[in-house]
Order: sequence, then structure tokens, then C-alpha cells
Amino acid sequence: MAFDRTLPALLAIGTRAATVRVLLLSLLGAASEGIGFVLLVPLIALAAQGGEVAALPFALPSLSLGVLLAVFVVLVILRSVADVARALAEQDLRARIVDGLRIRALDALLNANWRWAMTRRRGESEALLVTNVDRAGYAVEMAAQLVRLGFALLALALAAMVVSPAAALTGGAAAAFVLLLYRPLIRRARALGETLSRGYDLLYSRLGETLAAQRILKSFGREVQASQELSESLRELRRTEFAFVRDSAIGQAALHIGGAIMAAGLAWLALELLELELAVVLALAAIFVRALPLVGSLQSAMQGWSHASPAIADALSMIEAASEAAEPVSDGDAPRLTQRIELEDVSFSHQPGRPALSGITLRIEAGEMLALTGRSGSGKSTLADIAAGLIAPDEGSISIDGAKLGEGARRAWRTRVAYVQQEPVLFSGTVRDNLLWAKPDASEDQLRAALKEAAADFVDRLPEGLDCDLGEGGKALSGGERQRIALARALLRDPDLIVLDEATSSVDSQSEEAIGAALHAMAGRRTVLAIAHRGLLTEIADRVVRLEQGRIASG
Ligand SMILES: Nc1ncnc2c1ncn2[C@@H]1O[C@H](COP(=O)(O)OP(=O)(O)OP(=O)(O)O)[C@@H](O)[C@H]1O
Repeated sequence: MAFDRTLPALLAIGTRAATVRVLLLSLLGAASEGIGFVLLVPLIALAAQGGEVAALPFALPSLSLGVLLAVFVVLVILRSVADVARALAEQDLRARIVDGLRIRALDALLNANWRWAMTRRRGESEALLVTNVDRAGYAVEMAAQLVRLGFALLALALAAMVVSPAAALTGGAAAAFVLLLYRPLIRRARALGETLSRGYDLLYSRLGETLAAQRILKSFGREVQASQELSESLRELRRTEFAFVRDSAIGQAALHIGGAIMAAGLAWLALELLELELAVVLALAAIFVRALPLVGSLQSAMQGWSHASPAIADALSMIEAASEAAEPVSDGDAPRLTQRIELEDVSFSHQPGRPALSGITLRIEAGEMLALTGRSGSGKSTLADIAAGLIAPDEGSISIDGAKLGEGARRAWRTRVAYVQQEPVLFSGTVRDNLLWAKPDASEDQLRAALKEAAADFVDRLPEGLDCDLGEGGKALSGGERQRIALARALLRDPDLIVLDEATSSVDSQSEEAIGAALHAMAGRRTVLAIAHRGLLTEIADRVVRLEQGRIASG
């Protein structure tokens, strides 16, 4: 049932104290119920047989009816209080595990090195953080239910043992046999759970891609196909869920039939073979009637756990993989660029045998604006990622002011680098919110200076200026305006290196000119590495380096 590895790892996230609380409260509830059932024997004996019970294997304390009833009430109160406290403790444990798992997964993803992160599909990560973690929470609920039901059944079994060992053992053996018959169903639930996990991954990745491609999808008139593809994925998912529900329902029905046969057999055994007294038979019958639905719930919980626990395994293995790919924490102050960045015989391959860069030797002088050109796939972004400290060369080295940029310094170097990509990423909120995201303690003057330097002083003309709400993703602005705010945000950190990844390729010519003029005005003060196929940036750059198939062809 894969409790082996998954459960201990989960409980470590949920904290030991919360787990122990759930266990103890489940035990307390079960024990008070079990004792109540044992007390049924003297109670029924008092009512039906004048208090005499001869066939019991233990001496009954001779209690009056009043005392017996009072003890019953106390036991019920104890159990009810334990149940309330347990429900709260279970919720606490579940919340700790779900939140802990989600935060660990996000931390692991964000802290993994870029090379590993590039290989992951976004939809896969989304499905993991959203659906799988919720399913993990459901699995925890099922595990807690299994524990509670297990304790309750154990307490009932002990109560039955006290009342009549022979009848209890026979009943126990019969119940174990019935549960054994469920093993194939449990295994099937697990397989269905794994299929469902994969199905959700695919669904989320398709949904993400569809939303991202909304514009192109409309222009190709593929709305109907997109919705058909989604329907097909959903149908597949529902088929799996349906199979799971069907198996559960069949399991429950089989349990009821098996239970009725067992009850008839046990009644015959108790009355005909063991010739038990009425008080004992009635108490056993009460225990049996109580235990049967519990066995049913146990079976559902087992199937639920089997169905949901693959989601936990997925989350844990992703966390493990991301943690193995974790970037080391910075081992000192961020390197400062005052002289030059030097790439020495740098090679890099995203995939074995297909080098993206080969033997690149390049100097970028501080204060220089260098434009990187070349055909698509020639290695420009890979080179920029190496210069920005996102990835490390497979061979060769990169140094800042003569100091090699090693494993421990790369993260720190990135705090000195500003990156502006082709499609500017702005967050929902005001212009001010978007700028402060890069430098939360920036003063009003610094915000205005950055906007001015990035040729984004159009902000003054917006209603409410800096406090103008830009809407989701900065929708309220044109592409060129968004890009200038993105540049202002990059400048606000006073970076040593600005990397522009085709930052002007999709902006209007007026914005391109404004950005070009802004960059030109930075000449000598800021180091800029601009990826540009052609156009204004290559004209204003101090130097143009052209890449061809991962090698420097000119410049
Ligand atoms: N994540 C990745 N996984 C596998 N291969 C990759 C990955 N990223 C880039 N590559 C490959 O590495 C080579 C260089 O890619 P890179 O993106 O650096 O080129 P580019 O010049 O920036 O291209 P473009 O102008 O299209 O962005 C290409 O062959 C590309 O297919």
C-alpha cells in the first residue's frame, strides 16, 4: 500500500506532535467505545437475566443499574469530546502537511538550478502544486481515517474477545478473509490513481498552453479543436474516476453481502454450537452491527488512500529531484563589475551531443553595449544565460573582473544582473507595485529617476501616475509601454549588467526609438548585453558579435 516510504515522509512534514495528538485521540475514542460495549453484557444481563451471567470468562463487578447507566453516559461524553478534539487535530495535521508540501515543492522548484528547471514542463509543475498537493491532503485524511477505524475495530475486537473469545476469533478470521478478497480492488484503485495523476498533469499542461496561445488560436480559427481536445482529456479523466467509483461501490455492496452471510453464520455458531447466553449473544450482535459499517468505511478509506497516495509519491519525488538540482547558497558578496566580463573557451550543450555553444571566447568591457546577433538557434540566449549567471558552462570559464564565477558566486552575481525579456512580465497592480517588486525600499525619487532613464516618463501622464492600476499583466498599457516599465524596473536595482533578450523585437517603432535613445544615453555608464536580430539596437551598440551554430562568426 506504499505506506512504507510515503507515510513517514509525510508525517515528517506534518510534525510529530500533531501526529501523536491524532493517534492518542483516536485511541481514546476507540477505547471508550470498546469499554461501553463490554458493559453491555452486565446491562443486558441485569435487564433480562436478573444480573446473572454464568458463561463469561471473567468475573463481573456487581454494579447497580444506576451506576452502569452513569458509566455509559460518562463513556459517551468522553468519546464525543475525544471525537471533536480528534477532528480538529486531524484538520490541523492535514493543513500542516498540505501547506508544508506545497511550500516545499515551490521552494524546491524555485531553488533548483536553471538547467534543471528548463527541462520541466510548466503544466507538470502547475498540476503538482495545485491538484496533486490537494490530492495529497485527501490521502492524509484517508490515512487518518484508516488509523481511527483501525483503532475502533481493534477496540471492538478486544471487547468481543472479552465477551466470548471463541465467537470473537471466528468472527475475526471471517472478517480477515473478507478483507483479503479486497486486495485486488485496492491494487486496482492504486493503478487508477496513478493514471489519474498523469491525466491531471496532461490536462493542466494543455490548459496552460491553450490559455497562453489564445491569440494565435483565435487567428488560426482553432477554438473548436481546442475545446474538443479538452473534452477528450476530460472524458479520459472521468472514465478513470468512474472506474474508481464503480470499484468502490462494488466493494461496499460485496461487503454488505459478505457481512450478512457472516452475521448469519456467527449467530448460528453462537446459539447452536457455543450455546452462549442471551446477554452475551446480544452484546456480540451489537458489536457486530457496529463493526460492520466500520469495516465498510475501512475498505473505502483503503481504496481512497490507494487512489490518492500516488499524488504524494509524485510530489515527494519531484521535491527530491528538484532538491538534488538545488543551487548552492551564495558563498560571499556579489561580484562587482568594474572592468570586464570574460568568457574563456566556453562550451555548453542542453542535450548530449548537440552543443549550443562551442569554444566561445569573448570579452565584454564594463560600460560597453554589446549586441549579440545570429540566426535562431545560433546560441544567443544560451550565451546570455551564461553571462547572467543562470547556467554554468560545461567547459571553459566565465570571470567577472578577473575572478572566476564559480558555483557559489553565481546566485549572488544574478543580484547584480537585470534581465529584460521579449515579452515583458508585469504583475497585476500599479506601476509603483511593479517597480517596488524589484527594490522594495526604493524612494519616490529613485522610482522617478528609473522611469526617466528608461524613457518611461509617459507614466506621469497616466491617470493617477505611479499609482495607476495596470490590470492583469499590465494589460492597460501597450507592448512598448510595458517594455519601458520593465526596463525601469531593471534599472532600479542599479545593475552591473543589463541583459536585453530581444527586448525591442515586438514593440512599436516609437517605443523602440525611445528605448534605443535611453540605452544610448547610458553609454559608458552601464554594461548592456543585447540580443537583437537586427534593427536599432545593433546600430547603437558599441560592438556587434554574430554567432553561427554556437561559435563566434564575427565581432
Ligand atoms: N531547454 C533546451 N533544451 C534543449 N535544447 C535547447 C534548449 N534551449 C536551447 N536549446 C537548443 O540550443 C541551441 C541554442 O539555442 P538558443 O536558444 O541559445 O539560440 P538563440 O540563438 O537564442 O535562438 P532564438 O533566436 O530562436 O532564441 C538551439 O539548437 C536550441 O534548440
